[in-house]
Amino acid sequence: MRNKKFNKIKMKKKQLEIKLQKLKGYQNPIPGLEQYLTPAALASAILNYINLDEGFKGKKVIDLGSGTGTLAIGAKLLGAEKVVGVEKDPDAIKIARENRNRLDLDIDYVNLDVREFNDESDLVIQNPPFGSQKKGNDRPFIEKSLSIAPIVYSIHKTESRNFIEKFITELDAEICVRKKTGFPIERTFNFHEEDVKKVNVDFYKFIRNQTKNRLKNE
Ligand SMILES: C[S@@+](CC[C@H](N)C(=O)[O-])C[C@H]1O[C@@H](n2cnc3c(N)ncnc32)[C@H](O)[C@@H]1O
Repeated sequence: MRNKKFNKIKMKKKQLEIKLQKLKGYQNPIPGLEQYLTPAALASAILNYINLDEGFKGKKVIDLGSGTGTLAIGAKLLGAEKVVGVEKDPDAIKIARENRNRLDLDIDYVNLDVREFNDESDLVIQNPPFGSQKKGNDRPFIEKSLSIAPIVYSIHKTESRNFIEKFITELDAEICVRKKTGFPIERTFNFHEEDVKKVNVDFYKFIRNQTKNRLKNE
């Protein structure tokens, strides 16, 4: 029985990965915005984790820094009720909308800096810039996500751990899940020296302290 359930989850994960793999990526990625795709296998693993954890069904989900749309599309395919992607680069927005239209999904992609976006949601999912090009590029994402949602799933470079721990405490939130994983970055920019470089990253679940206390008292 347990094996059957496990095989079903594995199959769903693989099917999602195949769909995400077919999406169109950046045409002219901008180094300053750290435009690299979340690889389909990793995106599918993360999205399936979230689906088994908080679940997407009936939720309003925001993808901050949605790029060409991968995480937002995955959330919608897994049953989120409303999905909004927020992205600063108009070219990436155009590709995300093409990807969405090809799959006939109802997702809003809005062309804004995350700092200017203010809609509340149930969940934020994000793969923000790691701050490799400009230190602190990930800060507005963390700040914004926790101001618009009680629960945030986010990916950050493992070497930023100290900063993340300190910053999350300052924002009156808590890290309730941290999983170390590898993030394969394909050669995207001319300063990349390898075809694929594996970067150590942490996948996090952040929760606002107010939310945690409310859940405790329920
Ligand atoms: C690492 S990529 C991730 C893209 C996509 N979410 C994915 O998982 O494939 C980060 C994205 O954030 C966008 N971005 C960077 N800074 C931003 C900002 N201040 N406001 C909105 N989008 C931003 C970049 O243009 C890029 O598309």
